[in-house]
Amino acid sequence: MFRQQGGITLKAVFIGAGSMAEAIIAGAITSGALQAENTYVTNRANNERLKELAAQYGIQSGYDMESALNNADVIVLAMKPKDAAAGLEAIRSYIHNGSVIISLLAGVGIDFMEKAIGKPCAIIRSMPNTSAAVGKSATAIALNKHVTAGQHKAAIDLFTAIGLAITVDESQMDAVTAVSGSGPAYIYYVAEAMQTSGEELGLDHETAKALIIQTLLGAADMLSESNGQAASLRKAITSAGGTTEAAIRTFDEWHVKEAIEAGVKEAAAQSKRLGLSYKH
Ligand SMILES: NC(=O)C1=CN([C@@H]2O[C@H](COP(=O)(O)OP(=O)(O)OC[C@H]3O[C@@H](n4cnc5c(N)ncnc54)[C@H](OP(=O)(O)O)[C@@H]3O)[C@@H](O)[C@H]2O)C=CC1
Ligand SMILES: O=C(O)[C@@H]1CCC=N1
Repeated sequence: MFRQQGGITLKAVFIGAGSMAEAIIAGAITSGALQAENTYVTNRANNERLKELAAQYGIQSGYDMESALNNADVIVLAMKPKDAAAGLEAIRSYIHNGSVIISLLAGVGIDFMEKAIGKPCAIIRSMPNTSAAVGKSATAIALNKHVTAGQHKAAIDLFTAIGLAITVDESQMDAVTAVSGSGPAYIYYVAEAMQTSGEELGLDHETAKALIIQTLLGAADMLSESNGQAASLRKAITSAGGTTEAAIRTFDEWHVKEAIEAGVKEAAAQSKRLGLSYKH
């Protein structure tokens, strides 16, 4: 029986103790989505890392899979996709009627996981991003048909603890991976180019960096407050005959917008190709 929140505690086990697992553990313990005494973490061999997480968050850690996984409500797969088969094999005998697997594995389809478990089982596939480390992930989740309303809510609570959580159909996961999974890297790419040009124009490194960080933060807040009106926000900065117009005209001459659109679509195509390697 799946134990709901509201005074009753979920037992959650993280299989994998890397940066993504830590971001979710940190957010979920702080928000109360998970309780430290009922949260377990394990990994393949790095016991020092487990001790570090146990000390930092007050959670349970170790290699006794029996006591960790027995009666677990939520099992989070947080290893790299190449280790998916080993991770699924390690948990399969502990899956019971009330448990839900929440996978963070990029590109690993629900179908692959269902076949590896080999019996009806609730599975939620997610795509968070690295901004989870600062509580600002944009996460999409997709559910299989066995996920109950309570398990769906528990997953939304878990991912809301590290940012925004949206439910999509699994067929949209390649698009999500291309837009928000890889998305932070696109913004860093723009930041790198602004940093280089700022320095070439004579700003010192620290001054350029501080101005760029604040510019990105401010633009993100403006976008959020205007409900995503990027085009009109841009128009409001672009005076006729002014500096922004000169920059945008140059970007257009270099087909920057088309290049970004092509890059995002290629990321989705690569996500699809990678997913094919996780077919049974
Ligand atoms: N980084 C990103 O932008 C995003 C990442 N993700 C996904 O998040 C997942 C985790 O990524 P990340 O935190 O960066 O990974 P890390 O490489 O930092 O951590 C992987 C962890 O998995 C453990 N592990 C490997 N195999 C097993 C196993 N068979 N049983 C138990 N534990 C195992 C490793 O243990 P040990 O150290 O002992 O080997 C390690 O603790 C990945 O699947 C990735 O696709 C999703 C969205 C975005
Ligand atoms: O680059 C990648 O393949 C992964 C998926 C999303 C972010 N990083």
